[in-house]
Amino acid sequence: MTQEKWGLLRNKLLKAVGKNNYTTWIEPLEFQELQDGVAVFSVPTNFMGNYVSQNFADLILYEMNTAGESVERLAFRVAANLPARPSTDAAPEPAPEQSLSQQAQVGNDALGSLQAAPLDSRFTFDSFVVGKPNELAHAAARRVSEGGPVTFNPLVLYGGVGLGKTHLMHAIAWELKTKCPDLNVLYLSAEQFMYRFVQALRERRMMDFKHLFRSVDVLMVDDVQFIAGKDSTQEEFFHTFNALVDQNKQIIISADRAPGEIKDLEDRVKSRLQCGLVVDLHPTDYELRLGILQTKVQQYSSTYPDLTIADGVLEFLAQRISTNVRVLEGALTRLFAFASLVGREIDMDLTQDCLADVLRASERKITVEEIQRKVSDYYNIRLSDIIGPKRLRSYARPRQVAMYLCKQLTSRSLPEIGRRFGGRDHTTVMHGVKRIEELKTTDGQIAEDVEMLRRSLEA
Ligand SMILES: Nc1ncnc2c1ncn2[C@@H]1O[C@H](COP(=O)(O)OP(=O)(O)OP(=O)(O)O)[C@@H](O)[C@H]1O
Repeated sequence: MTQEKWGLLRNKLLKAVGKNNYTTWIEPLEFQELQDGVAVFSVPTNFMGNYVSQNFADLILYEMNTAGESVERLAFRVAANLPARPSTDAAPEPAPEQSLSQQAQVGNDALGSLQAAPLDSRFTFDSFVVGKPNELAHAAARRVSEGGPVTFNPLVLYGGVGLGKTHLMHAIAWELKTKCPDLNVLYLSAEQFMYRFVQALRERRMMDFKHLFRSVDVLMVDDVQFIAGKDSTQEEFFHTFNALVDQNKQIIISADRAPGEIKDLEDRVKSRLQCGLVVDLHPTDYELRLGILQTKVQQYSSTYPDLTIADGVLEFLAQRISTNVRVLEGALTRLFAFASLVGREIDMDLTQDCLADVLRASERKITVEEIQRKVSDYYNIRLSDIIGPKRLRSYARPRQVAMYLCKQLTSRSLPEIGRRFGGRDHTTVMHGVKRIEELKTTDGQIAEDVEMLRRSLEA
């Protein structure tokens, strides 16, 4: 493929993804070569390569193949000399929304490289589908996005992979920008916080760094678990956090688990995070997944106006793909791209053909042995103690948790489960399952243990 052809394709991509996404994600890509079905691009950062790969790869592949190229996959190489942001002399102009990151560079020209991460224009409250599993997180995010007096500080959103934490954080930032354009909102990932801290140390510009982070009105740090175990970064984060809270500035944090559960996160950081409102995004249920699919289909209808989707397909996908929303979205994107390539309606046959690998992966069965192993690791006891005869409470409770999870997550009958727990009777299993069901409503720790284990088994 020639550079010229890539230039033409970029125009198509501009139409498909919109100006903001184009300027932020597509324009900085430099096409290098197409060899053996792999199209190679240079990107300024790994982050950008990963982002494009997760969010736009299907679309780029589709456009390339439609243009007559034979491309199976994309590869991204980091080129050190590329600008992290698109150059200004290439059309189109950055959309005004992108200036949110510039607002974050509060009066510190010398720290031009310390920008906020770009926000995804698709991640708004309008496009966020609310259901039982995420209604509390959504309500809290809405409240913070009103920009009124700070009522809970920090707001911590936590939950498993791909459940919408980043989406909600971006939505808050967009909303604040509209409602309170004078606020300095700084959104970045914990990884970026660390790199900026290291950069400031290296360049002996800690004062600049401190000034930058202490003069924002709203600090949003995504995936805070990343700084766990990184002592100096945690320390700086701790001081930044305190300085902002003292000034009554809003802090919003996301993490992949409850702050108390983040291994190697200092206790003082954990306790600061627990001071505000900590809300959980629960794994999606069928209704929420279906709602998300329906919303996405509506969004796609402008890009693919001629495509139709047969009855039952969305219900089938919502039923079958329960891992995370990112996988669900990816499946739908792929379906649309594929259907448009072959010019067919999206029906069950096409869905099964096109998504065979995703559907196979989602069929992964959780085994009794896997549960026993996870539970023994979690409670730090030996596998043989879970299965064996000892009746000590420190073994009996984890054993009951394991039995409960076997009942919930596998299709094994009670007698079968009993057999795999050292030949116990099915009534023992039934008692264990009932006991955990009761404790889940009265003992917060057990409820959390079960939830954590379930998540890690389903991940
Ligand atoms: N309730 C929802 N409504 C609409 N889209 C959603 C919802 N939840 C998640 N998504 C979509 O799923 C994708 C993954 O969401 P997001 O990146 O926010 O997940 P995350 O929780 O931050 O995951 P990670 O832990 O991997 O960072 C995004 O494209 C997001 O728009």
